[in-house]
Amino acid sequence: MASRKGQTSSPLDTCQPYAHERVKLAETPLESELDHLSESCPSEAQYPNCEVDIEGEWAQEHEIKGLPDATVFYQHEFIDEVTANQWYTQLTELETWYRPTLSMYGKPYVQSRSIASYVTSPSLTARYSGHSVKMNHPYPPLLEEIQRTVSERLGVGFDHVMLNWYQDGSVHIGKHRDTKENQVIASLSLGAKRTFIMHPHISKGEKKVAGAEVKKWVLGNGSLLVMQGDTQENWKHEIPKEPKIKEGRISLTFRQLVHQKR
Ligand SMILES: O=C(O)CCC(=O)C(=O)O
Ligand SMILES: [Fe+2]
Repeated sequence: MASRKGQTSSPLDTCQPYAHERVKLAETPLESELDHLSESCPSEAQYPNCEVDIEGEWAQEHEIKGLPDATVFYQHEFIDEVTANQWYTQLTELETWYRPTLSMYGKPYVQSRSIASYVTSPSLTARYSGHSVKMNHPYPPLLEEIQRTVSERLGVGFDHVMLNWYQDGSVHIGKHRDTKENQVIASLSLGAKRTFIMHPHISKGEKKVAGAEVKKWVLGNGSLLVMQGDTQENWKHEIPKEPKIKEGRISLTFRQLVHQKR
């Protein structure tokens, strides 16, 4: 493996699909998210920098403290507000936005969030909540530029970007974990400020990790959030409803589908 610095091996390191976890219906009715699934082991030689953890100056400066067994970074002003607003407007014009029909306890329902998804190689796929994500290839020039900007600053590569469009504060994403195969998930926020909440994830039969408390903060316009390492194993995250917010927000979640056959 290219790099899993300082981490001990866990069953998840064997490239098996991540445990498919259903969020209790009572927690987040209807809009609960299931984990994304990826399918098999990586061809690392082809995308060597996909599995490199973020470290170095940027990481040291922006690490969020107080999240035991997680590695999370946040920069409030990753890009300036003028650029963020321009990118927001341009991205709303993509023709690839759609609202997936998911399957929740065997029943179809239409997700409130629109998404658009791009991959660097046409063979890459992703699924969540019983839905095969519509992948687009190649990236349009603006997305290529944004991904390059994020990659260069962090020093890691990405092969997939999933965009989420929250048209207003009624649109949200329920408590969920993403697959650990996404070694690094970098999420750029454009538009309205929204609250981000992290919740300790306690597996059946396990005790709460000492010091692991719910943590929330506001994701600014032009901010970058990065989750890596064991974060997905030990924490859930959500963007709750905030009905007073009338403006839209787009998040670009840069990901690594490295555990797929190519
Ligand atoms: O919009 C965000 O910042 C979070 C999105 C998210 O958690 C996801 O796409 O898995
Ligand atoms: Fe997520």
